[in-house]
Amino acid sequence: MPGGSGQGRGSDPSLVRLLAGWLPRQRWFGGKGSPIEDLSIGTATELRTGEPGLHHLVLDVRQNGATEHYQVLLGVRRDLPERLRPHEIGVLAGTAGISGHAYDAAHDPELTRPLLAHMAGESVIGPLRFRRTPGTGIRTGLDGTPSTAEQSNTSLVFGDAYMCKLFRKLAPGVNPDLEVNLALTRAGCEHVPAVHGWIELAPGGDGAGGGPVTLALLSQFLRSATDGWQLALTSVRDWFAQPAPGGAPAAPTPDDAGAAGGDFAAEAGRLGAATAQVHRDLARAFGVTAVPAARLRALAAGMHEQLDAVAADVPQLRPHAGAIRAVFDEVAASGEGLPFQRVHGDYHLGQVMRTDTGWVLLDFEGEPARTPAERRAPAHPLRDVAGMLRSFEYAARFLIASDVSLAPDAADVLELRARAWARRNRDAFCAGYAAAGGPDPAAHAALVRAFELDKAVYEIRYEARNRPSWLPVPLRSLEHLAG
Ligand SMILES: Nc1ncnc2c1ncn2[C@@H]1O[C@H](COP(=O)(O)OP(=O)(O)O)[C@@H](O)[C@H]1O
Ligand SMILES: O=P(O)(O)O[C@H]1O[C@H](CO)[C@@H](O[C@H]2O[C@H](CO)[C@@H](O)[C@H](O)[C@H]2O)[C@H](O)[C@H]1O
Repeated sequence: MPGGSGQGRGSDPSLVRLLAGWLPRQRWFGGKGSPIEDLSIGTATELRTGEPGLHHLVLDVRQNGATEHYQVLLGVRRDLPERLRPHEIGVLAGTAGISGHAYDAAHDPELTRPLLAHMAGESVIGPLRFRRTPGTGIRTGLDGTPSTAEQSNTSLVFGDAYMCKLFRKLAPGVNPDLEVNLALTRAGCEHVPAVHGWIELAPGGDGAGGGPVTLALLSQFLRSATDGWQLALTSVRDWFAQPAPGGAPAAPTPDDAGAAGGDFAAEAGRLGAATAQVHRDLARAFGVTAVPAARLRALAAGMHEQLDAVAADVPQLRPHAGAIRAVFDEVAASGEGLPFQRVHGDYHLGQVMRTDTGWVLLDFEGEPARTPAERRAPAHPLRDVAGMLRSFEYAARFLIASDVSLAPDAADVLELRARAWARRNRDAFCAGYAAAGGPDPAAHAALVRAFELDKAVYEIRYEARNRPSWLPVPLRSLEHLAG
């Protein structure tokens, strides 16, 4: 994506230096753990002159010999109000025409408002194209404020109408989140938020040929919805707070977990059904291919490769590596022609929201650490099922792992409760999925287990790099998953 359509900021060494210091501290920066070898400004587009000024930047960041691209909205003000101080990048002395306090403009409603107006008016500014979904209107004049949700990008909430996701790490071509959401919106799928518009970098504007690069996605804001992670945690809290049933055996059963007030199983079943319906619509929109045995061997080889890499970095994974490898080998040997199709790719409870009418699936971008080709590649739909099963395991154990004051024997008692909760909700999800026409997870147990372990390995690296205090969550569940 490098090259410059920019307007003269690319050579500003002080801006580059400030950005190189600021970038690694951002939650959404994907290259944590490796030093930045080089940073330059690929494109710079002035979106607003005057006070405050707004510049759209695409940064070319080289790490480990490879270049990645990140999007930054750069605000510039002579005086920085207190509320914007936490988002300051640094002070510029005007070497390339910018002087004042530079900051992350995603946090400044005065500078996010124009984005909506540009999409409504389908503006073209330098290499930036603002697009509106044909046949839809966009309300303007709303301020965008960053969502507080835990996420890999930055989403701006405009009133109670829209959510605009600014993709931080950019990949060539159309972003899968836009591609899939548009296809599902057009197919009339009721389990995704409607797409209202998007922003893209024109082909050639990035000097790299190919199609336009998606920069942002504007969707319907699900205002009364709650995300699946919060709902599941509420249920786990409720179950953990129940006194042990009189004369209960040491290990509570999934039915005991169901008797607690906040049982989640009915919702888990509905979520399974919604997942199967989305898989059906994805298959219709993008097609299905029966993959040859060689593709399964390649799949297993990829799982081994990730395991090797993560075990090298995280020693706590190593004792489980042998058992995990045996499960991956089973997949490699299974040799049948399985139907592969477009899937979600990074499916978990934080990617689904319960509205008043049902479950909605979000974020079809795939796993942030995968290459664009991997994210788009057809996969078996049970990979998503396994992702959600992992998420039930996460929700079940999150409270235990996050309570540092918990005595080890109390943690062991809660671990038994966590298992019962996870089992109950896993079963309900799988039953809902199969009843709605998805491939029955019980009939593909080895494949589901391999996908789950592969996801757990991915999570161990993800947590080690991004949220080290969460690392015990996937490690703890691995202890019984790896067997
Ligand atoms: N259309 C929407 N309406 C309301 N909340 C949303 C919407 N899309 C996403 N969210 C919230 O934002 C969170 C992060 O969104 P997501 O698309 O997963 O971002 P990222 O890819 O950056 O992680 C979700 O978990 C959800 O809580
Ligand atoms: O939602 P993202 O696309 O940013 O996905 C990444 O971050 C997720 C965490 O925010 C991470 O999910 C892991 O933690 C969840 C709880 O926060 C849990 O429900 C998931 O099961 C677990 O994988 C996801 O793996 C990562 O790609």
